[in-house]
Amino acid sequence: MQRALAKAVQRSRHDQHCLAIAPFFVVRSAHTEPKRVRLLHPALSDAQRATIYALSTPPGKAGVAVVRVSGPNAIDVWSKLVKTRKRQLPEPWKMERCQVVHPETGEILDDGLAVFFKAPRSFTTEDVVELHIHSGRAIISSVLAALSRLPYCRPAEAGEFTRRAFHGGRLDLTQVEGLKDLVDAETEGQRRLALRAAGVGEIYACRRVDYESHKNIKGATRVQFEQLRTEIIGCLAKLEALIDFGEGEDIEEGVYEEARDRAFKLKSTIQSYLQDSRRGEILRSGVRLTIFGAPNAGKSSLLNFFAQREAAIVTPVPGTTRDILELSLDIGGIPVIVSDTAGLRKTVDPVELIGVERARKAIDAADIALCVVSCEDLDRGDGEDCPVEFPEAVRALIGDDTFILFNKSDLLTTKRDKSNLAGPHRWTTSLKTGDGTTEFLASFAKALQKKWELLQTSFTLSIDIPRNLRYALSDNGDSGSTPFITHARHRVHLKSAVQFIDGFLATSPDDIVLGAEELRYAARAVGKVSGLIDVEDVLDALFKDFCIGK
Ligand SMILES: Nc1nc2c(ncn2[C@@H]2O[C@H](COP(=O)(O)OP(=O)(O)OP(=O)(O)O)[C@@H](O)[C@H]2O)c(=O)[nH]1
Ligand SMILES: [Mg+2]
Repeated sequence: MQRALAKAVQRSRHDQHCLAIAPFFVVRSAHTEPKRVRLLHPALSDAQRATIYALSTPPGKAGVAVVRVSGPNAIDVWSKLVKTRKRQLPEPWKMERCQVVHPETGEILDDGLAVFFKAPRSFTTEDVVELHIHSGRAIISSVLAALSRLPYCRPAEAGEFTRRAFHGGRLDLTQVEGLKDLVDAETEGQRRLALRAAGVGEIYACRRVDYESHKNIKGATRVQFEQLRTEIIGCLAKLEALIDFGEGEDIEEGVYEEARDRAFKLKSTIQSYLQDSRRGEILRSGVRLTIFGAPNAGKSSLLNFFAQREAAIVTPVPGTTRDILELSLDIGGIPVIVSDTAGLRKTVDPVELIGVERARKAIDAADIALCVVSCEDLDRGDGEDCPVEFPEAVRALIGDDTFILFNKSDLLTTKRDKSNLAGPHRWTTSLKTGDGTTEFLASFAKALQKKWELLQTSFTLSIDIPRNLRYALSDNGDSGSTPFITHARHRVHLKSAVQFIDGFLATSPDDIVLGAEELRYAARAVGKVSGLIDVEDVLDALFKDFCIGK
Protein backbone atom coordinates (compact mmCIF):
# COMPACT_ATOMS: atom_id res chain seq x y z
CA MET A 1 0.00 0.00 0.00
CA GLN A 2 2.82 2.36 0.90
CA ARG A 3 4.39 1.67 -2.46
CA ALA A 4 1.09 2.39 -4.15
CA LEU A 5 0.78 5.63 -2.20
CA ALA A 6 4.31 6.65 -3.08
CA LYS A 7 3.54 5.93 -6.73
CA ALA A 8 0.37 8.00 -6.53
CA VAL A 9 2.29 10.90 -4.98
CA GLN A 10 4.95 10.56 -7.67
CA ARG A 11 2.26 10.52 -10.33
CA SER A 12 0.57 13.57 -8.89
CA ARG A 13 3.94 15.40 -8.72
CA HIS A 14 4.54 14.44 -12.31
CA ASP A 15 1.12 15.78 -13.25
CA GLN A 16 1.77 19.04 -11.42
CA HIS A 17 5.09 19.33 -13.18
CA CYS A 18 3.41 18.77 -16.52
CA LEU A 19 0.89 21.46 -15.72
CA ALA A 20 3.64 23.91 -14.79
CA ILE A 21 5.54 23.38 -18.00
CA ALA A 22 2.81 22.62 -20.49
CA PRO A 23 -0.16 24.92 -20.73
CA PHE A 24 0.55 24.42 -24.44
CA PHE A 25 -0.31 21.75 -26.90
CA VAL A 26 1.57 20.85 -30.02
CA VAL A 27 -0.58 20.84 -33.17
CA ARG A 28 0.76 18.61 -35.95
CA SER A 29 -0.52 18.24 -39.49
CA ALA A 30 0.79 16.59 -42.62
CA HIS A 31 1.20 19.91 -44.41
CA THR A 32 2.37 22.35 -41.83
CA GLU A 33 5.16 22.65 -39.32
CA PRO A 34 4.15 21.73 -35.79
CA LYS A 35 2.67 24.78 -34.02
CA ARG A 36 2.38 25.47 -30.29
CA VAL A 37 -1.07 26.70 -29.36
CA ARG A 38 -1.74 28.18 -25.94
CA LEU A 39 -4.75 26.52 -24.34
CA LEU A 40 -7.26 28.80 -22.67
CA HIS A 41 -8.39 26.14 -20.19
CA PRO A 42 -5.72 23.48 -20.01
CA ALA A 43 -7.36 20.18 -19.21
CA LEU A 44 -6.40 18.90 -15.81
CA SER A 45 -5.47 15.30 -15.18
CA ASP A 46 -7.47 13.17 -12.76
CA ALA A 47 -4.74 13.53 -10.14
CA GLN A 48 -5.02 17.32 -10.35
CA ARG A 49 -8.80 17.30 -10.20
CA ALA A 50 -8.57 16.12 -6.63
CA THR A 51 -12.02 17.25 -5.63
CA ILE A 52 -14.51 14.49 -6.28
CA TYR A 53 -18.29 14.44 -6.35
CA ALA A 54 -21.01 11.81 -6.54
CA LEU A 55 -24.63 11.18 -5.81
CA SER A 56 -24.60 9.41 -2.45
CA THR A 57 -28.22 8.28 -2.47
CA PRO A 58 -29.88 5.88 -4.93
CA PRO A 59 -30.98 7.56 -8.16
CA GLY A 60 -34.69 7.99 -8.81
CA LYS A 61 -37.69 9.87 -7.52
CA ALA A 62 -37.63 10.47 -3.77
CA GLY A 63 -37.89 13.26 -1.22
CA VAL A 64 -34.19 13.91 -0.84
CA ALA A 65 -30.98 13.18 -2.74
CA VAL A 66 -27.54 13.85 -1.32
CA VAL A 67 -24.68 14.94 -3.54
CA ARG A 68 -21.35 14.70 -1.78
CA VAL A 69 -18.25 16.68 -2.71
CA SER A 70 -14.87 15.97 -1.11
CA GLY A 71 -11.44 17.46 -1.64
CA PRO A 72 -9.29 20.56 -1.35
CA ASN A 73 -11.66 22.72 -3.43
CA ALA A 74 -14.85 21.78 -1.61
CA ILE A 75 -15.08 25.25 -0.07
CA ASP A 76 -14.81 26.77 -3.53
CA VAL A 77 -17.59 24.50 -4.72
CA TRP A 78 -19.69 25.93 -1.91
CA SER A 79 -19.01 29.52 -2.88
CA LYS A 80 -19.82 28.82 -6.55
CA LEU A 81 -22.90 26.62 -6.16
CA VAL A 82 -24.45 27.36 -2.78
CA LYS A 83 -26.34 30.59 -2.15
CA THR A 84 -27.53 31.21 1.39
CA ARG A 85 -29.20 34.33 2.78
CA LYS A 86 -26.61 35.06 5.42
CA ARG A 87 -23.09 34.82 4.15
CA GLN A 88 -20.91 33.49 1.42
CA LEU A 89 -18.79 31.11 3.49
CA PRO A 90 -20.36 28.31 5.48
CA GLU A 91 -20.28 27.69 9.19
CA PRO A 92 -18.80 24.18 9.45
CA TRP A 93 -21.04 21.27 10.51
CA LYS A 94 -24.16 23.38 10.35
CA MET A 95 -26.96 22.58 7.95
CA GLU A 96 -28.02 25.68 6.02
CA ARG A 97 -31.02 26.40 3.87
CA CYS A 98 -29.80 27.36 0.41
CA GLN A 99 -30.34 27.59 -3.29
CA VAL A 100 -28.12 25.47 -5.50
CA VAL A 101 -27.12 27.51 -8.55
CA HIS A 102 -25.17 26.97 -11.75
CA PRO A 103 -21.59 28.21 -11.27
CA GLU A 104 -21.46 29.99 -14.65
CA THR A 105 -24.98 31.23 -15.33
CA GLY A 106 -26.22 31.65 -11.77
CA GLU A 107 -29.41 29.81 -12.76
CA ILE A 108 -31.23 28.28 -9.78
CA LEU A 109 -31.10 24.48 -10.09
CA ASP A 110 -32.94 23.58 -6.90
CA ASP A 111 -33.37 24.72 -3.36
CA GLY A 112 -32.47 22.56 -0.43
CA LEU A 113 -29.96 22.25 2.37
CA ALA A 114 -26.19 22.23 2.41
CA VAL A 115 -23.61 21.40 5.02
CA PHE A 116 -19.86 21.90 5.09
CA PHE A 117 -17.61 19.48 7.01
CA LYS A 118 -14.23 21.05 7.62
CA ALA A 119 -11.16 18.81 7.37
CA PRO A 120 -10.24 16.66 9.17
CA ARG A 121 -13.61 16.32 10.91
CA SER A 122 -15.35 14.72 7.98
CA PHE A 123 -15.86 11.19 6.69
CA THR A 124 -12.99 11.45 4.21
CA THR A 125 -10.88 13.67 6.52
CA GLU A 126 -10.93 16.26 3.70
CA ASP A 127 -13.18 19.29 3.31
CA VAL A 128 -16.60 17.92 2.39
CA VAL A 129 -19.75 19.64 1.11
CA GLU A 130 -23.07 17.83 1.09
CA LEU A 131 -25.92 19.16 -0.99
CA HIS A 132 -29.32 17.85 0.11
CA ILE A 133 -31.55 18.44 -2.89
CA HIS A 134 -34.82 17.02 -4.19
CA SER A 135 -34.41 13.59 -5.71
CA GLY A 136 -35.49 13.68 -9.34
CA ARG A 137 -33.54 12.66 -12.41
CA ALA A 138 -33.43 16.14 -14.00
CA ILE A 139 -32.48 17.91 -10.75
CA ILE A 140 -29.71 15.45 -9.95
CA SER A 141 -28.23 15.51 -13.43
CA SER A 142 -28.32 19.34 -13.56
CA VAL A 143 -26.42 19.56 -10.25
CA LEU A 144 -23.88 16.90 -11.33
CA ALA A 145 -23.47 18.68 -14.68
CA ALA A 146 -22.91 21.98 -12.85
CA LEU A 147 -20.20 20.35 -10.73
CA SER A 148 -18.53 18.99 -13.85
CA ARG A 149 -18.09 22.59 -15.06
CA LEU A 150 -15.61 23.28 -12.26
CA PRO A 151 -12.14 22.46 -13.60
CA TYR A 152 -10.83 20.98 -10.36
CA CYS A 153 -13.81 18.63 -9.90
CA ARG A 154 -14.33 15.15 -11.27
CA PRO A 155 -16.83 12.35 -10.67
CA ALA A 156 -15.76 9.99 -7.88
CA GLU A 157 -14.82 6.42 -8.70
CA ALA A 158 -16.69 3.59 -6.99
CA GLY A 159 -15.70 3.51 -3.32
CA GLU A 160 -13.43 6.55 -3.64
CA PHE A 161 -14.90 8.42 -0.67
CA THR A 162 -14.24 5.39 1.54
CA ARG A 163 -10.79 4.95 0.03
CA ARG A 164 -9.99 8.53 0.99
CA ALA A 165 -11.29 7.86 4.49
CA PHE A 166 -8.88 4.92 4.65
CA HIS A 167 -5.91 6.91 3.35
CA GLY A 168 -6.78 9.73 5.73
CA GLY A 169 -6.57 7.31 8.65
CA ARG A 170 -10.26 7.73 9.43
CA LEU A 171 -10.98 4.03 8.84
CA ASP A 172 -8.87 0.93 8.76
CA LEU A 173 -9.60 -2.00 6.46
CA THR A 174 -11.79 -3.79 9.01
CA GLN A 175 -13.92 -0.66 9.34
CA VAL A 176 -14.15 -0.34 5.57
CA GLU A 177 -15.37 -3.96 5.47
CA GLY A 178 -17.72 -3.20 8.36
CA LEU A 179 -19.24 -0.24 6.51
CA LYS A 180 -19.83 -2.35 3.42
CA ASP A 181 -21.33 -5.15 5.51
CA LEU A 182 -23.55 -2.60 7.27
CA VAL A 183 -24.99 -1.44 3.98
CA ASP A 184 -25.40 -5.07 2.83
CA ALA A 185 -26.85 -6.33 6.15
CA GLU A 186 -30.14 -8.13 5.73
CA THR A 187 -30.63 -9.62 9.18
CA GLU A 188 -30.52 -8.09 12.64
CA GLY A 189 -27.46 -10.18 13.57
CA GLN A 190 -25.60 -9.05 10.46
CA ARG A 191 -26.44 -5.41 11.20
CA ARG A 192 -25.10 -5.63 14.75
CA LEU A 193 -21.95 -7.42 13.67
CA ALA A 194 -21.25 -4.89 10.92
CA LEU A 195 -21.97 -1.97 13.26
CA ARG A 196 -19.31 -3.21 15.65
CA ALA A 197 -16.74 -3.67 12.91
CA ALA A 198 -17.48 -0.25 11.42
CA GLY A 199 -17.16 1.40 14.84
CA VAL A 200 -20.33 3.41 14.34
CA GLY A 201 -21.60 2.84 17.87
CA GLU A 202 -18.46 4.21 19.46
CA ILE A 203 -19.28 7.79 18.65
CA TYR A 204 -22.11 7.43 21.14
CA ALA A 205 -20.16 5.30 23.57
CA CYS A 206 -17.18 7.60 24.00
CA ARG A 207 -17.92 10.60 26.17
CA ARG A 208 -15.42 12.77 24.39
CA VAL A 209 -14.44 11.97 20.86
CA ASP A 210 -11.02 13.14 19.87
CA TYR A 211 -11.99 14.57 16.53
CA GLU A 212 -8.62 16.15 15.92
CA SER A 213 -6.73 12.90 15.69
CA HIS A 214 -9.68 10.68 14.79
CA LYS A 215 -7.72 7.97 16.44
CA ASN A 216 -10.27 6.76 18.95
CA ILE A 217 -13.08 6.13 16.51
CA LYS A 218 -12.26 2.50 15.95
CA GLY A 219 -14.31 -0.56 15.24
CA ALA A 220 -14.29 -3.47 17.65
CA THR A 221 -12.53 -5.66 15.11
CA ARG A 222 -9.86 -3.02 14.63
CA VAL A 223 -9.30 -2.72 18.40
CA GLN A 224 -8.92 -6.48 18.70
CA PHE A 225 -6.48 -6.83 15.84
CA GLU A 226 -4.49 -3.80 16.94
CA GLN A 227 -4.09 -5.32 20.38
CA LEU A 228 -2.83 -8.56 18.87
CA ARG A 229 -0.37 -6.66 16.75
CA THR A 230 0.79 -4.55 19.70
CA GLU A 231 1.44 -7.74 21.64
CA ILE A 232 3.57 -9.19 18.83
CA ILE A 233 5.44 -5.90 18.51
CA GLY A 234 6.04 -6.02 22.29
CA CYS A 235 7.80 -9.40 21.87
CA LEU A 236 9.69 -8.14 18.85
CA ALA A 237 10.85 -5.07 20.75
CA LYS A 238 12.45 -7.31 23.37
CA LEU A 239 14.36 -9.21 20.71
CA GLU A 240 15.45 -5.99 18.99
CA ALA A 241 16.76 -4.71 22.29
CA LEU A 242 18.74 -7.90 22.77
CA ILE A 243 20.12 -7.70 19.24
CA ASP A 244 21.20 -4.09 19.70
CA PHE A 245 22.47 -4.17 23.25
CA GLY A 246 22.79 -7.83 24.33
CA GLU A 247 21.96 -9.09 27.78
CA GLY A 248 24.04 -7.28 30.35
CA GLU A 249 24.12 -3.87 31.90
CA ASP A 250 21.27 -2.28 30.02
CA ILE A 251 18.96 -5.21 29.51
CA GLU A 252 17.93 -7.36 32.43
CA GLU A 253 18.26 -11.14 32.20
CA GLY A 254 15.48 -13.43 31.05
CA VAL A 255 14.21 -11.05 28.36
CA TYR A 256 14.45 -13.69 25.63
CA GLU A 257 12.51 -16.24 27.72
CA GLU A 258 9.89 -13.61 28.47
CA ALA A 259 9.48 -12.87 24.77
CA ARG A 260 9.13 -16.59 24.05
CA ASP A 261 6.49 -17.02 26.77
CA ARG A 262 4.51 -14.08 25.46
CA ALA A 263 4.75 -15.36 21.90
CA PHE A 264 3.61 -18.80 23.00
CA LYS A 265 0.55 -17.36 24.75
CA LEU A 266 -0.19 -15.18 21.75
CA LYS A 267 -0.09 -18.19 19.49
CA SER A 268 -2.62 -20.04 21.68
CA THR A 269 -4.85 -16.96 21.75
CA ILE A 270 -4.83 -16.65 17.96
CA GLN A 271 -5.43 -20.39 17.60
CA SER A 272 -8.44 -20.16 19.88
CA TYR A 273 -9.85 -17.42 17.62
CA LEU A 274 -9.28 -19.60 14.60
CA GLN A 275 -11.24 -22.45 16.19
CA ASP A 276 -14.50 -20.50 16.20
CA SER A 277 -16.46 -22.67 13.77
CA ARG A 278 -16.46 -19.68 11.39
CA ARG A 279 -19.09 -18.08 13.59
CA GLY A 280 -18.40 -14.49 12.50
CA GLU A 281 -18.26 -15.34 8.81
CA ILE A 282 -21.49 -17.34 9.04
CA LEU A 283 -23.27 -14.50 10.82
CA ARG A 284 -22.08 -12.12 8.15
CA SER A 285 -22.74 -14.13 5.04
CA GLY A 286 -25.05 -16.98 6.03
CA VAL A 287 -24.92 -20.69 6.81
CA ARG A 288 -23.13 -22.72 4.13
CA LEU A 289 -25.29 -25.67 3.15
CA THR A 290 -23.86 -28.23 0.74
CA ILE A 291 -26.20 -30.69 -0.94
CA PHE A 292 -24.39 -33.85 -1.96
CA GLY A 293 -25.15 -37.44 -2.92
CA ALA A 294 -24.94 -40.04 -5.65
CA PRO A 295 -25.87 -39.04 -9.22
CA ASN A 296 -29.58 -38.77 -9.98
CA ALA A 297 -30.64 -38.74 -6.31
CA GLY A 298 -32.54 -35.47 -6.70
CA LYS A 299 -29.97 -32.93 -5.44
CA SER A 300 -30.72 -30.33 -8.08
CA SER A 301 -34.44 -30.95 -7.61
CA LEU A 302 -33.93 -30.12 -3.93
CA LEU A 303 -32.08 -26.89 -4.78
CA ASN A 304 -34.96 -25.90 -7.04
CA PHE A 305 -37.41 -26.77 -4.29
CA PHE A 306 -35.55 -24.47 -1.84
CA ALA A 307 -35.29 -21.71 -4.45
CA GLN A 308 -38.87 -22.15 -5.66
CA ARG A 309 -37.67 -21.83 -9.25
CA GLU A 310 -35.83 -23.82 -11.90
CA ALA A 311 -32.38 -22.60 -10.85
CA ALA A 312 -30.57 -25.86 -11.66
CA ILE A 313 -30.92 -28.18 -14.65
CA VAL A 314 -32.77 -31.38 -13.76
CA THR A 315 -32.78 -34.36 -16.12
CA PRO A 316 -33.05 -38.15 -15.74
CA VAL A 317 -29.44 -38.45 -16.96
CA PRO A 318 -27.09 -39.31 -14.08
CA GLY A 319 -24.23 -36.81 -13.97
CA THR A 320 -26.27 -33.79 -15.14
CA THR A 321 -24.71 -31.38 -12.66
CA ARG A 322 -21.02 -30.99 -13.39
CA ASP A 323 -20.03 -27.95 -11.36
CA ILE A 324 -21.07 -26.29 -8.12
CA LEU A 325 -24.15 -24.11 -8.34
CA GLU A 326 -24.43 -21.67 -5.45
CA LEU A 327 -27.50 -19.67 -4.42
CA SER A 328 -28.09 -17.28 -1.52
CA LEU A 329 -31.48 -18.12 -0.08
CA ASP A 330 -33.62 -17.36 2.91
CA ILE A 331 -34.76 -20.61 4.53
CA GLY A 332 -37.05 -20.12 7.51
CA GLY A 333 -35.70 -16.58 7.97
CA ILE A 334 -32.05 -17.69 8.05
CA PRO A 335 -29.60 -16.57 5.36
CA VAL A 336 -28.22 -19.70 3.72
CA ILE A 337 -25.74 -20.15 0.91
CA VAL A 338 -26.87 -23.39 -0.74
CA SER A 339 -24.49 -25.32 -3.00
CA ASP A 340 -25.70 -28.00 -5.39
CA THR A 341 -22.87 -30.35 -6.33
CA ALA A 342 -21.99 -32.97 -8.93
CA GLY A 343 -23.16 -36.51 -8.12
CA LEU A 344 -20.41 -38.52 -6.43
CA ARG A 345 -19.30 -41.60 -8.30
CA LYS A 346 -16.17 -43.26 -9.65
CA THR A 347 -15.51 -41.83 -13.06
CA VAL A 348 -12.79 -41.46 -15.67
CA ASP A 349 -14.41 -38.51 -17.41
CA PRO A 350 -11.94 -35.67 -16.70
CA VAL A 351 -14.67 -32.99 -16.51
CA GLU A 352 -16.77 -35.03 -14.13
CA LEU A 353 -13.67 -35.81 -12.06
CA ILE A 354 -13.11 -32.09 -11.47
CA GLY A 355 -16.78 -31.70 -10.52
CA VAL A 356 -16.55 -34.57 -8.03
CA GLU A 357 -13.38 -33.09 -6.52
CA ARG A 358 -15.09 -29.72 -6.13
CA ALA A 359 -18.07 -31.42 -4.53
CA ARG A 360 -15.81 -33.03 -1.95
CA LYS A 361 -14.23 -29.68 -1.14
CA ALA A 362 -17.66 -28.07 -0.78
CA ILE A 363 -18.66 -30.83 1.67
CA ASP A 364 -15.53 -30.11 3.73
CA ALA A 365 -16.22 -26.38 3.74
CA ALA A 366 -19.91 -26.74 4.63
CA ASP A 367 -21.50 -25.71 7.91
CA ILE A 368 -24.26 -28.20 7.15
CA ALA A 369 -23.83 -31.11 4.73
CA LEU A 370 -27.11 -32.52 3.45
CA CYS A 371 -26.91 -35.89 1.71
CA VAL A 372 -29.71 -36.71 -0.72
CA VAL A 373 -30.22 -40.47 -1.04
CA SER A 374 -32.61 -41.92 -3.58
CA CYS A 375 -34.95 -44.50 -2.06
CA GLU A 376 -34.36 -46.48 -5.24
CA ASP A 377 -30.80 -47.02 -4.08
CA LEU A 378 -32.04 -48.33 -0.71
CA ASP A 379 -34.63 -50.58 -2.19
CA ARG A 380 -32.34 -53.50 -2.72
CA GLY A 381 -33.01 -55.40 0.50
CA ASP A 382 -36.44 -56.75 1.29
CA GLY A 383 -38.48 -56.57 4.41
CA GLU A 384 -39.50 -53.99 6.96
CA ASP A 385 -36.45 -54.26 9.16
CA CYS A 386 -33.90 -54.23 6.44
CA PRO A 387 -31.14 -51.84 7.71
CA VAL A 388 -30.36 -48.72 5.73
CA GLU A 389 -27.35 -49.22 3.52
CA PHE A 390 -26.11 -45.97 2.04
CA PRO A 391 -24.79 -46.04 -1.54
CA GLU A 392 -21.10 -46.79 -1.56
CA ALA A 393 -20.13 -43.49 -3.14
CA VAL A 394 -21.41 -41.48 -0.17
CA ARG A 395 -21.02 -43.92 2.73
CA ALA A 396 -17.63 -42.61 3.83
CA LEU A 397 -18.83 -39.01 3.75
CA ILE A 398 -21.77 -39.50 6.09
CA GLY A 399 -20.98 -38.57 9.67
CA ASP A 400 -23.04 -38.11 12.84
CA ASP A 401 -23.82 -34.51 11.97
CA THR A 402 -24.75 -35.13 8.31
CA PHE A 403 -28.36 -34.33 7.44
CA ILE A 404 -30.03 -37.00 5.26
CA LEU A 405 -32.91 -36.61 2.85
CA PHE A 406 -34.34 -39.89 1.54
CA ASN A 407 -35.89 -38.78 -1.73
CA LYS A 408 -38.06 -40.52 -4.34
CA SER A 409 -40.24 -42.14 -1.70
CA ASP A 410 -42.79 -42.65 -4.49
CA LEU A 411 -40.49 -45.29 -5.95
CA LEU A 412 -40.32 -47.45 -2.82
CA THR A 413 -41.62 -50.81 -3.92
CA THR A 414 -40.64 -53.15 -1.11
CA LYS A 415 -42.41 -53.36 2.18
CA ARG A 416 -39.76 -51.16 3.76
CA ASP A 417 -41.33 -49.27 6.62
CA LYS A 418 -40.74 -45.54 6.19
CA SER A 419 -40.24 -45.14 9.93
CA ASN A 420 -37.12 -47.21 9.42
CA LEU A 421 -35.71 -44.17 7.66
CA ALA A 422 -36.74 -41.71 10.36
CA GLY A 423 -34.34 -40.22 12.89
CA PRO A 424 -32.87 -36.91 13.97
CA HIS A 425 -31.95 -34.83 10.94
CA ARG A 426 -33.42 -37.45 8.60
CA TRP A 427 -36.44 -36.90 6.39
CA THR A 428 -38.26 -38.76 3.63
CA THR A 429 -39.79 -36.96 0.67
CA SER A 430 -40.82 -37.26 -2.89
CA LEU A 431 -39.79 -34.07 -4.58
CA LYS A 432 -41.75 -35.28 -7.58
CA THR A 433 -45.15 -35.74 -5.91
CA GLY A 434 -44.52 -33.29 -3.04
CA ASP A 435 -45.12 -36.01 -0.49
CA GLY A 436 -43.41 -35.16 2.83
CA THR A 437 -41.96 -31.87 1.55
CA THR A 438 -43.97 -29.59 3.89
CA GLU A 439 -42.91 -31.56 6.97
CA PHE A 440 -39.33 -31.64 5.72
CA LEU A 441 -39.16 -27.87 5.15
CA ALA A 442 -40.63 -27.05 8.57
CA SER A 443 -38.33 -29.44 10.40
CA PHE A 444 -35.26 -28.53 8.37
CA ALA A 445 -35.86 -24.80 9.00
CA LYS A 446 -36.03 -25.53 12.73
CA ALA A 447 -32.71 -27.39 12.60
CA LEU A 448 -31.20 -24.46 10.72
CA GLN A 449 -32.53 -22.01 13.29
CA LYS A 450 -30.99 -24.07 16.07
CA LYS A 451 -27.64 -23.95 14.35
CA TRP A 452 -28.03 -20.22 13.84
CA GLU A 453 -28.95 -19.55 17.47
CA LEU A 454 -25.99 -21.61 18.58
CA LEU A 455 -23.81 -19.36 16.52
CA GLN A 456 -25.28 -16.23 18.08
CA THR A 457 -24.45 -17.33 21.61
CA SER A 458 -21.39 -17.84 23.74
CA PHE A 459 -18.05 -17.03 22.28
CA THR A 460 -15.76 -15.37 24.75
CA LEU A 461 -13.03 -13.02 23.78
CA SER A 462 -9.93 -13.32 25.86
CA ILE A 463 -8.58 -9.98 24.73
CA ASP A 464 -9.19 -7.05 27.05
CA ILE A 465 -11.17 -4.36 25.34
CA PRO A 466 -10.64 -0.79 26.55
CA ARG A 467 -13.33 0.16 29.04
CA ASN A 468 -14.58 3.12 27.02
CA LEU A 469 -15.21 0.91 24.02
CA ARG A 470 -16.89 -1.99 25.75
CA TYR A 471 -20.40 -0.62 25.53
CA ALA A 472 -20.01 -0.09 21.83
CA LEU A 473 -18.87 -3.62 21.24
CA SER A 474 -22.01 -5.29 22.43
CA ASP A 475 -25.70 -4.74 22.72
CA ASN A 476 -25.75 -4.59 26.50
CA GLY A 477 -22.25 -3.70 27.53
CA ASP A 478 -21.13 -7.31 27.55
CA SER A 479 -18.28 -7.89 25.15
CA GLY A 480 -18.42 -11.65 25.55
CA SER A 481 -20.43 -12.53 22.48
CA THR A 482 -18.46 -10.69 19.82
CA PRO A 483 -17.08 -12.99 17.13
CA PHE A 484 -13.50 -12.19 16.31
CA ILE A 485 -13.12 -13.22 12.69
CA THR A 486 -15.75 -11.96 10.28
CA HIS A 487 -14.03 -12.33 6.90
CA ALA A 488 -12.10 -15.20 5.31
CA ARG A 489 -9.33 -12.63 4.71
CA HIS A 490 -8.85 -12.21 8.50
CA ARG A 491 -8.53 -15.97 8.86
CA VAL A 492 -5.85 -16.21 6.16
CA HIS A 493 -3.71 -13.49 7.81
CA LEU A 494 -4.15 -14.91 11.30
CA LYS A 495 -3.14 -18.36 10.09
CA SER A 496 0.06 -16.99 8.60
CA ALA A 497 0.71 -15.03 11.82
CA VAL A 498 0.55 -18.35 13.70
CA GLN A 499 3.01 -19.88 11.24
CA PHE A 500 5.46 -17.01 11.75
CA ILE A 501 5.15 -17.14 15.53
CA ASP A 502 5.79 -20.88 15.26
CA GLY A 503 8.83 -20.03 13.18
CA PHE A 504 10.12 -17.79 15.97
CA LEU A 505 9.43 -20.43 18.62
CA ALA A 506 11.39 -22.96 16.55
CA THR A 507 14.52 -20.79 16.28
CA SER A 508 17.27 -21.19 18.82
CA PRO A 509 18.26 -18.26 21.07
CA ASP A 510 21.49 -18.06 19.06
CA ASP A 511 19.48 -17.21 15.95
CA ILE A 512 17.86 -14.22 17.53
CA VAL A 513 18.00 -12.14 14.34
CA LEU A 514 16.09 -14.83 12.47
CA GLY A 515 13.58 -15.10 15.31
CA ALA A 516 13.01 -11.35 15.23
CA GLU A 517 12.42 -11.53 11.49
CA GLU A 518 9.73 -14.19 12.02
CA LEU A 519 8.00 -11.98 14.58
CA ARG A 520 8.20 -9.00 12.25
CA TYR A 521 6.39 -11.07 9.62
CA ALA A 522 3.83 -12.13 12.20
CA ALA A 523 3.15 -8.47 13.08
CA ARG A 524 2.87 -7.68 9.39
CA ALA A 525 0.40 -10.51 8.85
CA VAL A 526 -1.87 -9.22 11.62
CA GLY A 527 -1.31 -5.65 10.39
CA LYS A 528 -2.56 -6.65 6.96
CA VAL A 529 -5.99 -7.25 8.43
CA SER A 530 -6.39 -3.60 9.32
CA GLY A 531 -3.95 -2.21 6.76
CA LEU A 532 -1.45 -1.11 9.44
CA ILE A 533 1.97 -2.29 8.39
CA ASP A 534 4.24 0.15 10.13
CA VAL A 535 7.47 -1.24 11.54
CA GLU A 536 8.32 2.13 13.10
CA ASP A 537 6.03 0.99 15.92
CA VAL A 538 8.77 -1.40 16.98
CA LEU A 539 10.93 1.56 17.89
CA ASP A 540 8.13 3.15 19.91
CA ALA A 541 7.61 -0.07 21.85
CA LEU A 542 11.34 -0.42 22.31
CA PHE A 543 11.72 2.95 23.97
CA LYS A 544 8.58 2.53 26.02
CA ASP A 545 9.54 -0.86 27.42
CA PHE A 546 13.23 -0.32 28.06
CA CYS A 547 15.18 2.48 29.65
CA ILE A 548 18.04 2.32 27.20
CA GLY A 549 20.96 4.68 27.69
CA LYS A 550 19.50 5.93 30.96
N1 LIG B 1 -39.77 -40.46 -9.15
C1 LIG B 1 -39.11 -39.42 -8.68
N2 LIG B 1 -38.23 -38.78 -9.47
C2 LIG B 1 -37.56 -37.71 -8.97
C3 LIG B 1 -37.76 -37.25 -7.65
N3 LIG B 1 -36.95 -36.19 -7.45
C4 LIG B 1 -36.27 -36.00 -8.59
N4 LIG B 1 -36.64 -36.91 -9.50
C5 LIG B 1 -36.13 -37.08 -10.87
O1 LIG B 1 -34.84 -37.66 -10.80
C6 LIG B 1 -34.05 -37.20 -11.90
C7 LIG B 1 -32.74 -36.63 -11.38
O2 LIG B 1 -33.00 -35.51 -10.61
P1 LIG B 1 -31.89 -34.40 -10.33
O3 LIG B 1 -32.46 -33.42 -9.39
O4 LIG B 1 -31.33 -33.90 -11.61
O5 LIG B 1 -30.82 -35.30 -9.61
P2 LIG B 1 -29.32 -34.93 -9.21
O6 LIG B 1 -29.03 -35.61 -7.93
O7 LIG B 1 -29.13 -33.48 -9.26
O8 LIG B 1 -28.51 -35.63 -10.36
P3 LIG B 1 -27.03 -35.30 -10.91
O9 LIG B 1 -26.94 -33.85 -11.17
O10 LIG B 1 -26.96 -36.10 -12.15
O11 LIG B 1 -26.07 -35.77 -9.89
C8 LIG B 1 -34.90 -36.20 -12.63
O12 LIG B 1 -35.52 -36.82 -13.73
C9 LIG B 1 -35.95 -35.79 -11.62
O13 LIG B 1 -37.16 -35.37 -12.20
C10 LIG B 1 -38.72 -37.94 -6.85
O14 LIG B 1 -38.96 -37.62 -5.69
N5 LIG B 1 -39.34 -39.00 -7.41
MG1 LIG C 1 -27.89 -32.28 -10.35
